[in-house]
Amino acid sequence: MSYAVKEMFLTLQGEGVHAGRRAVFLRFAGCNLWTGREQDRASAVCRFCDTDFVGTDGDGGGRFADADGLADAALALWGEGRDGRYIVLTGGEPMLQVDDALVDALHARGFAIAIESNGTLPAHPGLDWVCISPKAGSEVVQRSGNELKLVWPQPGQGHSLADVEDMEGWAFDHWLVQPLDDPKAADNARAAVELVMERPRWRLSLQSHKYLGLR
Ligand SMILES: C[S@@+](CC[C@H](N)C(=O)[O-])C[C@H]1O[C@@H](n2cnc3c(N)ncnc32)[C@H](O)[C@@H]1O
Ligand SMILES: Nc1nc2[nH]cc(C(=O)O)c2c(=O)[nH]1
Ligand code: SF4
Ligand SMILES: [Mg+2]
Repeated sequence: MSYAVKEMFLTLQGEGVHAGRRAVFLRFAGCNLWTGREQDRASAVCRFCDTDFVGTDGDGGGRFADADGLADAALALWGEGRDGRYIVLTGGEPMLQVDDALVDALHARGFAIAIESNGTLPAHPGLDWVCISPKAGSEVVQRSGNELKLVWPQPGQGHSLADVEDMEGWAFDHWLVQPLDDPKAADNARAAVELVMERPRWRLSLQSHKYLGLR
């Protein structure tokens, strides 16, 4: 299969349990919960996305004809040294494109593979770290994994506290609340802190790359 990649770059993982870890980010083009066009945002299932995932025109992006070519490009970004090789598959929605060939090609090059997914498609079983971020109004089929990362608050038709309680029945190792980044970011951060104070299994995840001026 060929792969449509918006961009690929080397940075630190900004979010979640692995925040601060050196990582190649592979951002796939396309998502099943929003077209990525501003004129469609208000009618999309997921309306708060902070990411441009349309097309293949970003740094390190393109159409990759096969998994080996894509994995070679990822390794070139990582550079020399086998220690700590780590790649985050994101998007857009990566599970629209991740397949056996890509997982095998990345593992063959020594990468541990993480994914950031909305959970509406089953996660590939060969992944080393599965982060699921549920979106109100979508059906989450992937209810197990390493970390559940809930963007909070989700106003309007977003998740309620009853939805949070439902999620607490799912099978994750780590439970993270990430403040919604929008014009009310300061209020959202307070609401996220409040949720953690009320429900101690949850921990705060900050999008540290945004504070650090990283991608
Ligand atoms: C851009 S998404 C791509 C991966 C996948 N489609 C997903 O939603 O998990 C990467 C992460 O950013 C989070 N995110 C997107 N927009 C956000 C925002 N405005 N504020 C906080 N987190 C956001 C998502 O919930 C997800 O955890
Ligand atoms: N530095 C950095 N960390 C991230 N963690 C998850 C991200 C994403 O967009 O999936 C992201 C991102 O875009 N940049
Ligand atoms: S599901 Fe993920 S990539 Fe898709 S629109 Fe929502 S946050 Fe963005
Ligand atoms: Mg991001």
